[in-house]
Amino acid sequence: MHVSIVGSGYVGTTVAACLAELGHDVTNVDIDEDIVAAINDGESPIHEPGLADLVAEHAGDTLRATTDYDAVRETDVTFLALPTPSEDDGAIDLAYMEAGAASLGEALADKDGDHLVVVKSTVVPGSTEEVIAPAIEETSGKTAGEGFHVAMNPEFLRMGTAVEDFLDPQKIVFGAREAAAYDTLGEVFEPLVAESDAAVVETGIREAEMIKYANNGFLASKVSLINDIGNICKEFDVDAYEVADAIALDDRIGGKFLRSGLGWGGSCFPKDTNAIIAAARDAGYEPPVLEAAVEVNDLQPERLLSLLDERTDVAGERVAVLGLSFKPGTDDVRKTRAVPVIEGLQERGADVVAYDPVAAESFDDSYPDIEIEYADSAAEALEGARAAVAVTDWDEFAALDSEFDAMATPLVLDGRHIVERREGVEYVGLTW
Ligand SMILES: NC(=O)c1ccc[n+]([C@@H]2O[C@H](COP(=O)([O-])OP(=O)(O)OC[C@H]3O[C@@H](n4cnc5c(N)ncnc54)[C@H](O)[C@@H]3O)[C@@H](O)[C@H]2O)c1
Ligand SMILES: O=c1ccn([C@@H]2O[C@H](COP(=O)(O)OP(=O)(O)O[C@H]3O[C@H](CO)[C@@H](O)[C@H](O)[C@H]3O)[C@@H](O)[C@H]2O)c(=O)[nH]1
Repeated sequence: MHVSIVGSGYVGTTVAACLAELGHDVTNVDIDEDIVAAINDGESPIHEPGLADLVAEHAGDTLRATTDYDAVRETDVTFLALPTPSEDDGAIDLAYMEAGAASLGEALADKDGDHLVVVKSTVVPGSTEEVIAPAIEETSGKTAGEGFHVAMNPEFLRMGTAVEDFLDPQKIVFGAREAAAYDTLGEVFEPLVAESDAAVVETGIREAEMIKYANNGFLASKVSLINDIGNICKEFDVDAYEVADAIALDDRIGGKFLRSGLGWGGSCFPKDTNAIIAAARDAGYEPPVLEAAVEVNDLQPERLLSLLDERTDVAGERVAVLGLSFKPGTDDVRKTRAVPVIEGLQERGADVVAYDPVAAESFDDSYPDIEIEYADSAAEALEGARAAVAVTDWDEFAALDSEFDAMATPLVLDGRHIVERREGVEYVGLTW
């Protein structure tokens, strides 16, 4: 099939390269000329394991990119993979979706025959039919359900394992109104369904939109619940990880997403929980559990720092921060817990020196107002430090050993259950 994908960021590039791998002919449309040039040169504009190889293999053949929306006319189906950021109050900002939909509508005005527009971005219930479809109608002069059709297909891939997650999903959700839309989506994903154990869920458009928020809201709340329980554990000198291992044996609970600590960051959980809370509020319902999930998450960095306060005063002291990315395996620093931890340390007067295997540059670019020293290795960060705070669970922090000998005082505050305890080091876990 001929598929176009509007937006070529984390999701758009991954989906495009994977659909090309599955045998489709794919065109990426993005307003960023550098991204378009990179793809056409066979290079991935983002760092994701396995993605560079796929782009290199298919670019110039069944994968191409352009800034020209007219290219969508040559395709049967268009996925919208545009950003859906937050407004100041946490509500979803649909401006990118509306702009993309308007440009798409202009291009579709001159298309004969049917076209399916699939919303891939995470949008609150009602957005596809009440905001995006009307924006396409306005510039195309066509009517949704006649000149073009809309559908919703949420994406569940994780950063750092995006290609693997896309090519081996547990479920694929098709939200649509007409049989023809399910059929077209079925055709796009047919090679994937044939090769994987994925369940296909055929549902309505608003249900598909909500399934994405339910998925992320559930997972974020699961982490906040284990953090809440973990905070209680700490008060009673109980190891939350031993407790988690035991409750995980109940398959109604399951063992995943039970790692307590500094909580969740990244480009999705914070944005999506706040967006669905704001949408619910707007509709007249205050969701207490999701609100509490955010509240617990916001508390964790300060709880870690209060454990530090109980042991030492860091004013004027060098403190090592281990890890800057929001999770291991990525240089993404959006909503990373490193920010509140570093700000809290600086409020206490500490001189922060940070080390991350890959994210130092992106942290420095993303947070120009945060002035810290960057070290080239964990050993360099630890040298002469009064305390160390582990923020990201990078594997290499588990291997640290004699590096702690160079600290001024060997005190380690672990926010991720990653540093190994060793003799001679005072070790403090956040929930264990
Ligand atoms: N990143 C993830 O792990 C992930 C996973 C699942 C779902 N999502 C959702 O997918 C959506 C996209 O997220 P992302 O992380 O890929 O975003 P991103 O910021 O990485 O990429 C968005 C791309 O859209 C382009 N763009 C902006 N305006 C445009 C326009 N008018 N026309 C064409 N291109 C335009 C930008 O140049 C950029 O390349 C969001 O709704 C997000 O919540 C993200
Ligand atoms: O037991 C756990 C598991 C995760 N986290 C934290 O939770 C955050 C999110 O982790 P993860 O879900 O692995 O990363 P994302 O790439 O943000 O992926 C989430 O967000 C994406 C965008 O919506 C969805 O597509 C994915 O399904 C969903 O897992 C990170 O800060 C983790 O450190 C914990 O603290 N404890």
